[in-house]
Amino acid sequence: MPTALTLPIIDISPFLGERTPASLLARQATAAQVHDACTRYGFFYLSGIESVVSQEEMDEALSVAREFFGRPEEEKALLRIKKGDGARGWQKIGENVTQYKADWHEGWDAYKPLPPSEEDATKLLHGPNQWPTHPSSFRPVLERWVEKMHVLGYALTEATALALGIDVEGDSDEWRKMRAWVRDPFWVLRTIGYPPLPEDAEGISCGAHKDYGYYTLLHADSTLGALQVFLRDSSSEAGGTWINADPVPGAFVVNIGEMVEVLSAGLYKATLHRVIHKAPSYRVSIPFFFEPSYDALIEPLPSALRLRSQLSPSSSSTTEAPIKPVHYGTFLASKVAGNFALEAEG
Ligand SMILES: O=C(O)CCC(=O)C(=O)O
Ligand SMILES: [Fe+2]
Repeated sequence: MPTALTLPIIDISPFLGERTPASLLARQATAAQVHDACTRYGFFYLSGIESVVSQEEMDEALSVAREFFGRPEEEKALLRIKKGDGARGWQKIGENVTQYKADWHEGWDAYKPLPPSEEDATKLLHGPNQWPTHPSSFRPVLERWVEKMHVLGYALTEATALALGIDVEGDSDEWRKMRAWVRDPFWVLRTIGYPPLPEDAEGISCGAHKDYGYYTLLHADSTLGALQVFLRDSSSEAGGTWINADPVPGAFVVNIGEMVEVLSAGLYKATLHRVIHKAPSYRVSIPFFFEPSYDALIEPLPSALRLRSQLSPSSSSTTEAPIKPVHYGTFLASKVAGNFALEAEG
């Protein structure tokens, strides 16, 4: 089947409402779409979310983030990540790096609180978040956002299980295992501010990368032509092509991270994406990363291995290296450690 040049839109509402026999059919239909989108693109638009997050709340989240980025540099600098655990807080333009090149954006990041480390007070990812006090609504609005994104994260976890053919209605071992992996889900909330990319910038607005965990739920302003997704196509010389993932009103852009790739035995692909924002506006986006529990040991699920061998018998041949279990927290810390260049002045 030819691959379309826009991402599919998937209505998640059957996983958010009442459980009836009719809604089971609807959930199965949604799960089939999730399977298709994750196999082909690793990306889709998530619609049917208005029972969880209203348009007003979406606007408000972008507006507090935009207001924060408009605050004086000295004020934002009080929250710099090097004053904390090296990851939580504000990063000025150029402090985020992707493949050794500075990204042209500023950001403010929060992570699920982890207890401070007893051996190392500055241990990466351990310690408190550095919340801005201006605007005063920043913290309550985004804390509420974090709660709401969890509801969608759990719904996506169930949809993924069903997509893999796992029995989520009964009490199957695999569904129990998947639930255990998100018993205490880790999360990352980013707010990102993108000024227009200068012609002579060395890097781009956000360099090409894959996300690390389960699902990224991206809410961005209405800027067009900024976020791009790499569509794999083995018949093309470049291995694929970049397409725009422009915002769709009332929907999020969702992509899967590397832990879903692992649990799905590589059937579902974490996909490269990047941001090139050249328009004259100041773009704001809020990606929320719904992740497995910090200590989860993620491994390919038997249903996924079975499905993979049914779909492409050659990939289960003995020549392909098996996917090893991954300790999510260790994997995350190694990735985050390479994300920042803190030598920058200021
Ligand atoms: O700002 C965006 O549209 C995407 C940002 C992103 O990919 C990320 O923070 O991982
Ligand atoms: Fe990303």
